[in-house]
Amino acid sequence: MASSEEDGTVEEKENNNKKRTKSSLATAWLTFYNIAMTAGWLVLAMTMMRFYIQKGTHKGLYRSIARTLKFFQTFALVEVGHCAIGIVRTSVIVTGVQVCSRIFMVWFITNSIRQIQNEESVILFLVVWTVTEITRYSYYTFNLLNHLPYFIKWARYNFFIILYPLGVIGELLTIYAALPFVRRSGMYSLRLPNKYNVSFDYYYCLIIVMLSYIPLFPQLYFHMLRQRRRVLHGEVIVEKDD
Ligand SMILES: CCCCCCCCCCCCC/C=C/C(=O)SCCNC(=O)CCNC(=O)[C@H](O)C(C)(C)COP(=O)(O)OP(=O)(O)OC[C@H]1O[C@@H](n2cnc3c(N)ncnc32)[C@H](O)[C@@H]1OP(=O)(O)O
Repeated sequence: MASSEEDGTVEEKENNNKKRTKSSLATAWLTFYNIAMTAGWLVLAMTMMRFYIQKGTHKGLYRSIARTLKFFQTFALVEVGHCAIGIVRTSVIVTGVQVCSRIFMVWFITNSIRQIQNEESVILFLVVWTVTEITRYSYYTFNLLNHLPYFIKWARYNFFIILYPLGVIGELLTIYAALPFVRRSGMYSLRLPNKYNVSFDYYYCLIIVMLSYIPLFPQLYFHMLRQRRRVLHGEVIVEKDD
């Protein structure tokens, strides 16, 4: 009896040690990740400002930041992994939709269609994303370091009220601007007859993507409003599991 109690205690201690190691490893990784992402988006902000001050136009701005943007936005895919392995308390689905829609915008729209890179709508979503990400990653960093200034917390859970809809407007206008080029070029499309006997029309795919904002965006927005009530007003919110 005594020995099994001792075994239990040893096992519990081992489990606690494992959890502590895992959580301090996770905290170290998240701190590194968030600092790197804050720095990346700060570099993007500074490059955009310098470009605009020097050239006095937004034309060519996308090309000047394309590489850095592609790198940091694509790297954000690891956030879906963070949720999946449970080191952050966030839904895989919510994070997945957010990250994938951004990657889609970067790689399959803006990067693929040169003719739309100078559209004002591209600058709109780039500026909105940049402000959002600098605020979001610095919030996570300071939070992990237990030194969170109130104005960063406030900014994280208030800026999105305006920035989220603005970002969506920028993205939708950009996809809309891309439609004629996609239709004319037939890019990423597969016409019949072909050896696989399948057809795919990227033009209609983009229309479906635009329509999918109607059910998906409100869910992301209301998720953030719930987070805001929880963090700023201390409300206890019961979220549904994935
Ligand atoms: C294949 C094609 C698909 C196309 C589909 C198209 C449809 C698209 C529809 C909608 C598209 C929207 C497009 C939007 C674009 C924009 O971004 S516009 C700019 C404005 N945007 C925003 O303000 C949104 C910002 N986005 C987010 O904040 C996230 O992506 C989120 C997933 C919505 C955030 O949710 P969540 O993580 O749940 O909120 P938090 O409160 O921040 O975090 C919860 C807890 O998790 C901890 N945490 C999360 N990440 C980290 C981290 N990296 N490091 C450390 N900790 C982290 C956080 O601290 C919280 O912890 P607790 O406080 O302990 O709970």
